[in-house]
Formats: sequence, structure tokens, C-alpha cells
Amino acid sequence: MPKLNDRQQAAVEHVSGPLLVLAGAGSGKTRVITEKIGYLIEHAGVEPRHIAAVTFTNKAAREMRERVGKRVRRDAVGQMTISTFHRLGLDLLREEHDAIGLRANVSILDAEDTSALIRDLGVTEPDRIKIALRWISDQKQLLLSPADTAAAAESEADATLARLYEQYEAHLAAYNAVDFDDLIVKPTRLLQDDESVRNRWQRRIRYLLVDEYQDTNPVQYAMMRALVGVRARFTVVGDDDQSIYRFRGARPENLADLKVDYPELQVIKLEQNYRSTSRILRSANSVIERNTRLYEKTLWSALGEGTKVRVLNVPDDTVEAERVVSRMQTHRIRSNDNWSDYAILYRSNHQARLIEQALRAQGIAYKMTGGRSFFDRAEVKDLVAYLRLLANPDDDRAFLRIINVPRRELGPATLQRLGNYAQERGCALLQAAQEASALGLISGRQGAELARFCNWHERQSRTTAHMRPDHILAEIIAELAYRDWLAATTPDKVRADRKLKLVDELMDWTRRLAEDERSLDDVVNHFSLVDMLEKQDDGEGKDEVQLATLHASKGLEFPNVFIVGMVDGILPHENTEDVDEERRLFYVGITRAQATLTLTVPQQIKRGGELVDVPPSRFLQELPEADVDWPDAAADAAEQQAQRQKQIEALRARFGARSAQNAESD
Ligand SMILES: Nc1ncnc2c1ncn2[C@@H]1O[C@H](COP(=O)(O)OP(=O)(O)OP(=O)(O)O)[C@@H](O)[C@H]1O
Ligand SMILES: [Mg+2]
Repeated sequence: MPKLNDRQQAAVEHVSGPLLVLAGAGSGKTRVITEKIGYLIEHAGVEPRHIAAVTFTNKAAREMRERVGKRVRRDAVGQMTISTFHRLGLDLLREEHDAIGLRANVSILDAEDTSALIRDLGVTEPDRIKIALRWISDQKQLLLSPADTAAAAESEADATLARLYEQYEAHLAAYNAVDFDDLIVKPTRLLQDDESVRNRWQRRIRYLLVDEYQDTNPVQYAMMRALVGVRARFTVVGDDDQSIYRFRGARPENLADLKVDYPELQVIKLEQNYRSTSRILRSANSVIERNTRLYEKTLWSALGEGTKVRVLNVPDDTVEAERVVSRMQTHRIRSNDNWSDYAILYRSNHQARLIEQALRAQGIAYKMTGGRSFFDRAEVKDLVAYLRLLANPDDDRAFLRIINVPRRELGPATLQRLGNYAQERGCALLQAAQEASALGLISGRQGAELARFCNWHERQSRTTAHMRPDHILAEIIAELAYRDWLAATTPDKVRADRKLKLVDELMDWTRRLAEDERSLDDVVNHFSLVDMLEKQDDGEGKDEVQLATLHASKGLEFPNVFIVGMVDGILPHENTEDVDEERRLFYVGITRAQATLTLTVPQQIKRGGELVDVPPSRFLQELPEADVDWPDAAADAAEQQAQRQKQIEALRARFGARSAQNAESD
């Protein structure tokens, strides 16, 4: 690793009071954090178990752990906390569950679970469910309880929402469950209200480091303040120009506010960029300069001019995907780069589909971050729900999810009776089922099925404590004959195979966690947390092209970057009221690139099955004229012609091969 520059070194060595490292992309902020962790242990006498580093995604946390692992002694990494805010909140919540009023084995409900809960509470229309959940989340972010909101209600509508919030909370408590907001909100409230808990945690976390500070929201900040206390030994690093989570309550102004709360705050600015060539950097600077900014920053690079930023015109988004893939193939052969040296970035998830298709057609391996979640897949959810119900028998959401998977013919009437019974007895659905089947309250085939389910749970629960989570999962899959069931209920062979592959992947993943000696509870929580910010994230270290949303690309770097869909309506997004935030998003995208950057501009895109004209992104004009290779109509036409020729040949080859095969079998 090359040496730190003087300012980075100063940031590393400043350990006595609060420190903000405020600097643009690629200036080594994250590196300062990893180096500083090493410094704290080796030179400042801070024990690893007293150090906590918070990053934005699980992926980033994992990378940081890896980097720190190379820097400090082996056992140290295991002792310190390197995690996301949510993970840190979960640790707090699990250790302090008594004080919070929860039992051990807390379940985490995801977006689908909480929507289902709101539906059960009588709000049926999807849009209204969304509004209600949004509203509840907002209240939580403001640290307001149901009682607070009821007291503050000014209209009948507010009062109704406040009542819904109250019922929602009551149900969560009954399930011994929390939602994602609670992972931060509950620990924060506890830290604020309970002095002894606060003291305990302040003694434990003696030095706190936060990466991507510009995207912390007010509750996360409140949690951080409570943790660092008056000693305020912390380092936060961030870049106001990369604040892209306003919709989650993050504000670039957070950085400025820090000085108000901590007047003794030291601020260190970094200006040298170690990531990108000068042309890429000038492009980034020239775009972000159009924003009204809190801090002017001018980044410079010593990595040379580099190649020009390439802007490509393409007729439509299908051709765009093919063109990006074929350019990548050609470039890779010429440059000898790996697939993992390429990233394709886009504004919205749905844009990934065409790119995936184009990559698959060429047999190129890729991984996706921030896409449709592995954990959103029904098969994965079902199996995880089985694990959840074993970890927490009160998890009614998990019970309802799996009671008819595979089909057990338990109809709505039976489930309703169970629900009523559970409510009367004040117990969880599983317990209600156990009692009802023991008492013979539900007769016939349904009764027998229910009894079988309860027996299974009882038997399995008895052994789970001594079993590895992956073995538990393997037993569940075998016991349910889940693979056969999937195959039997999915007539389409390709889809069935895909589902079976998901099951294998889940199995692999669970095995990897089990090898790290994670308990069942850990595994279940890990899955819930992984799901939240980044989505599918395995395949680490494989040679795969990275596909990611611009949001999910934050903090990462790649030699070659493509940003697709450079049209008005996509980037900036059509629903935005905040063009500055979209521009920051573009800035984040540009600054991921180390050596080459290609922007593609489709003239038409497919919307609802029809090709519609779209104007080029207004951000393109903000790029510096001299650093950009603008589209060349003649070259584009030639390239398109060549590509068409290639496709025809591929078809011919395949067709030819098939007819040869047919001839053989004849
Ligand atoms: N002093 C240095 N000398 C050489 N390379 C460095 C130095 N500091 C950081 N780097 C390298 O520069 C690249 C960018 O660093 P890093 O990811 O820490 O930047 P960052 O400021 O966190 O960027 P971002 O704002 O995108 O998160 C990394 O590859 C890192 O290893
Ligand atoms: Mg960083």
C-alpha cells in the first residue's frame, strides 16, 4: 500500500477529539478510516473491542473488515465492531432487549411483512398501505411514539393514522418483532433515556468511525451522539457532493451542523484524488460545479490525462444493452482486463433487465447490487420463514407465510379461527395451533395437517439448539420434500430450474455463515439485514461484471465504467423535484471510474411495449467539451452495421450446428 499523504496522516493521528474529514470522491477518505483503525490499536492504545466503525452497506462493511484484516493482528478484527448502523442497532437491541421490552430472539420484519400487517389492520388499498407505512416510518424517524402522535393529531385523518400506528406497534410487540426503522430508533431512544445503558455503551465504544457520513439521517446521528457522549472521540468522513439519500432523511447540511454541536471539531480537507484520470475528474468537477454547494472542492489527480469520456448515441435501449456488452468484450480483449474490472451503472433497477439479457446472451458472468433481491424471491422467503419460526415461535408473519407452503389445505376459515383463538388467549399463532390441535378443536384433514405441522416444529425445535444452521435448513428442505414440491408445482422447466438454483444458493450461503460459527438466530438476522440496503451480494471475488444502481455504487471503484440511460426522465429522474440531488447521483457515477468512462444515450426507450422518443440528459451539456469524445454518427452507423453482421453470423452458426445435429440423429 502506498504511503498516506500528509493530510491523510494528520487525520489518522488526530485521536483526542472529534474529527471531520471532508473531501471529494476518491480522495482516500475510506482509506483514512481503515488506516486509522490500525493506528488506534497500534499507537493510541485503544483495544480492538472498544473500536466501532460504521459504514453504509454490509458490502462496504465486509470490504472494510477485509482491508483492516490485512493491517492489524488476526484476532483484533473479530473483536471490533465493523458494521452498518442497522447492524450496530441490532447488536444493541439484542443485548438490551430486556430494557427495550422485548424477549430474546427478536424477529425483523421486512417490507412485505409490514405491508401484510397493515393490510391485516384493515387498510386494503396498496397505495394507502404505502402511505400508512411511510407515515409510520416518518414518525419513528422523528422519535415520536404512537401516544405522541395521537396527542399531536390535528385532524381526523391524523388521529386515524395515529391509531393505526398504535395497533401496528402492538402487533410488532406481540410477535416479538421489529421493523427496519426500529433497529435504529429503539436503541437510540434507549440510549437517550437510560443512563446506565448509555454509560455501559459509551464505555464499550471508546472510538467511533463513520464512513459516508453525508448520508446519515437524523436518528442515526442521534444514535451516534448518544454513543460518543461528551468525550466525543470520533472520526466521520464524508462528501456533501455525494449526499444521495435525501429521501431517507439525509441532508448534505449534516456536515455543517456537526460544527455547531461540536465546536471543538477539527476539519481536514483532502484534495488529491487517487482514483481517476484527470479527464474523468474534470468531467466530474464540471458537472458538480452547477450545484449550489456547501463546500467548494477542487480535486486534482496525478494519474495523467487518460482517455476521453466517451458518449455514445444508440437508437434504443435494447441496442444500448447490446452495444455496451460488445464494447466491453472488445475492450477487454485489447486491454487484458478482467470482467470484474467493468461496472455498468443505471439510475433505476428496471433498467438492468435488458443488460442482464445482453450479458446472458454472450455468456458473460455478472453480479448485481441493489437489484431485485435474492431475498425477495418467494422460494427464499419461504425457507427463511421456516428458519424464522424456529428461531422465534412468536413470529406470526413467518407462520402465516409457511403454513400453506407446501400446500396443507388449511383454508382461510381455519386460519381465521386460529387467529381468533390466538387473540383470545393472547398467544402467538403457532401456540394457538399447538393448543387447538391438542384439544382437537380443528377436526378432519385440516386438524391432522395442523397437528403434523406442530409436531414438526416441536421436534425440530428440540434439536435446533445443538445443530448447525445449514444442517437445520437441509433437514427442513428434505422433510418438506421442498425440491420435489417446487418441481411439481412449476410446470415451466426453466423456471423450475431457476427456483431450484435459488434453493442451492440459499443453502450455500447458510453454510458459509455456519462455517463462521453463526447461530440460527444470527443467520436469520443476517438474512434480514443483508436484504435491506444492498441486495444480492455473494459471489465476492469472482470474475464478474458488476451491475449496480447509481445509489448502490457509492464508495466503489472500477477501472471501466458504463453509465446507461443518459436521458432526461431517467437521469435526472422524471419524478424528481430535486435536480441537484440527481446531479450528485451522476457525480457519484462518474467518480467510480478509474480509467475509462462511457455514457450511453438511447434516442428511444421502450415504455409499455412501445418505443418512445426521449431527449438526451441535460447533464451531458455540463461535461467539459475538451474531455469528451462526442458521438460520431458515421462511426456509430458502421459499428451498428458490424454488430448486426455479427448477430447474423451467430444465428447462422447456431442454425448450422442444429441442422448438422439433426442430420446426425436422423
Ligand atoms: N495516499 C494514497 N496513495 C495512493 N493511493 C491512495 C492513497 N489514498 C487512497 N488511495 C487509493 O485511492 C482510491 C480511493 O480511495 P478511497 O476509496 O479511500 O476514497 P474515498 O474518498 O473513500 O472515495 P469515495 O468518496 O468514492 O468513497 C483507493 O483505491 C485507495 O486505495
Ligand atoms: Mg469511500
